[in-house]
Amino acid sequence: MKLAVIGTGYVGLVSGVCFSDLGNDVTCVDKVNEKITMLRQGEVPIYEPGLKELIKKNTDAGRLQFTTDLSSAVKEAEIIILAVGTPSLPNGEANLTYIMEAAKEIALAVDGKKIIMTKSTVPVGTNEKIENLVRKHTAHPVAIASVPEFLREGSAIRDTLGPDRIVIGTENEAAQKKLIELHQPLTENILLTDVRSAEMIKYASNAFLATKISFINEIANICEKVGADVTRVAEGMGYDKRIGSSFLRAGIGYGGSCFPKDTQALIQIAGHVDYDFKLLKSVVEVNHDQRFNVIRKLETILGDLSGKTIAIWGLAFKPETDDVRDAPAFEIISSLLQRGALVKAYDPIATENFKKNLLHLDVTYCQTAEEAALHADALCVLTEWKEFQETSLTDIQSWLKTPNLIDGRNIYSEEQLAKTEFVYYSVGRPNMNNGVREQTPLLSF
Ligand SMILES: NC(=O)c1ccc[n+]([C@@H]2O[C@H](COP(=O)([O-])OP(=O)(O)OC[C@H]3O[C@@H](n4cnc5c(N)ncnc54)[C@H](O)[C@@H]3O)[C@@H](O)[C@H]2O)c1
Ligand SMILES: O=c1ccn([C@@H]2O[C@H](COP(=O)(O)OP(=O)(O)O[C@H]3O[C@H](CO)[C@@H](O)[C@H](O)[C@H]3O)[C@@H](O)[C@H]2O)c(=O)[nH]1
Repeated sequence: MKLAVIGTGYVGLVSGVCFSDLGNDVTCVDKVNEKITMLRQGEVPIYEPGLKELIKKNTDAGRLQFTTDLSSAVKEAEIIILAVGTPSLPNGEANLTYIMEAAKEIALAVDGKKIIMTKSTVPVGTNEKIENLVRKHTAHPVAIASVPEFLREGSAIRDTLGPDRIVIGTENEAAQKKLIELHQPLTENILLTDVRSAEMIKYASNAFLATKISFINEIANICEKVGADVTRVAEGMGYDKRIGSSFLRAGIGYGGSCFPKDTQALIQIAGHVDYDFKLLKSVVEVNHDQRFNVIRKLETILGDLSGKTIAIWGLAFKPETDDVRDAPAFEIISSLLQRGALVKAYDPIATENFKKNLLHLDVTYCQTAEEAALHADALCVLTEWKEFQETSLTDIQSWLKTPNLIDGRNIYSEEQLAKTEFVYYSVGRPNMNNGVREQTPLLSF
């Protein structure tokens, strides 16, 4: 099939490349010239394991092109995939400017029968708005479908080529048939539904996953007070098939380009129809507060943080990505600086992206993990990069001025700590001091 993909962010680029890998003829479009120039030269604007190689394979095979010329790409395609951004407005609502602009450009370019398949995450009712807008600008038969994307950054290719399910929301039977044909090589688990339900499935899925994370983070906070271990609690819960073991890793809260924005957007969607989504509001509040536990723990160990040197390992919102959108590291570092601490930070690949967003703040960015930790009063691990897990605790202890370690992602085990002198605070697990578990007093009730 001939496809045009509008937008070469994570979703557009990865879906375009994967669809071409399945034998389709794909043209990826972006309005940013530099991105297209990079892609044509074989460079990838995002860090995603395996993507560069897959782009090369498919461009070499002549199935994958990159252009800024939306009009020509649309004219040649049977299916147009809308994958532009839908960032948050200041009030939390999704900003639909890019979607609507792209839809209008597509409508002005169509010269025959087309399907517009929206992969961007859009509020319920948006695809109908897209349809109305398209109808205003063209008389050609254009079918609209909502086919939300569920890929995760860092494992985007695997998620796209082996999805748990594909959701196709359209009222147009011919378009439905064509989209089933397009997606069938990926999975047999294809849910056919109406447009509004498809749009809602995406928000409900992200909101539910965010809820699981905030839930386990609150359980972790209670575990710290009662002397239980949240990793064992999550393991015990996860064996129950009704609960499942995924998304029960306690930490410093979720970040990234999706959960923070989509939870806020769903609260707004509900608000527009006079529904107060109390549960999701609490999920967001719990998530925001969770990151500051790192500061509270540092203050418990060091007291006043003014003049103290704090090493930060990890700036990306999760490992295997250089994406720093809504990364908890921003607020943690800002808060440390406000308290007068000196911050030395290291991330294997996200430093440049982070710097661009925190230009005005006085952070020392380091080239290695060791350089960041050297002579610091404490080390905070904010992203669970493999590199950090593989660094010996003995080495870390020798680098630090004082062996204080806040593990925001629970990457070190009690066995590893047993042979060290760390004062070690993690999330929802007993503190360690000089290789020994700190005892929680008998509970009074
Ligand atoms: N990032 C993810 O992991 C992920 C996963 C699932 C769903 N989503 C959703 O998918 C959508 C895209 O997300 P993203 O992270 O890939 O976005 P992004 O903002 O990183 O990239 C969007 C791209 O679209 C381009 N663009 C905007 N308007 C255009 C136009 N008129 N013509 C051509 N190009 C245009 C921009 O230049 C940009 O390169 C969002 O709605 C997001 O919520 C994202
Ligand atoms: O048990 C867990 C799992 C995740 N996280 C955090 O949650 C955030 C999001 O992680 P993840 O879901 O792996 O990454 P994303 O790439 O943001 O993917 C989410 O957002 C995408 C955009 O909508 C969806 O397509 C995906 O299905 C959905 O998982 C990160 O900060 C993680 O550190 C936790 O704290 N604990």
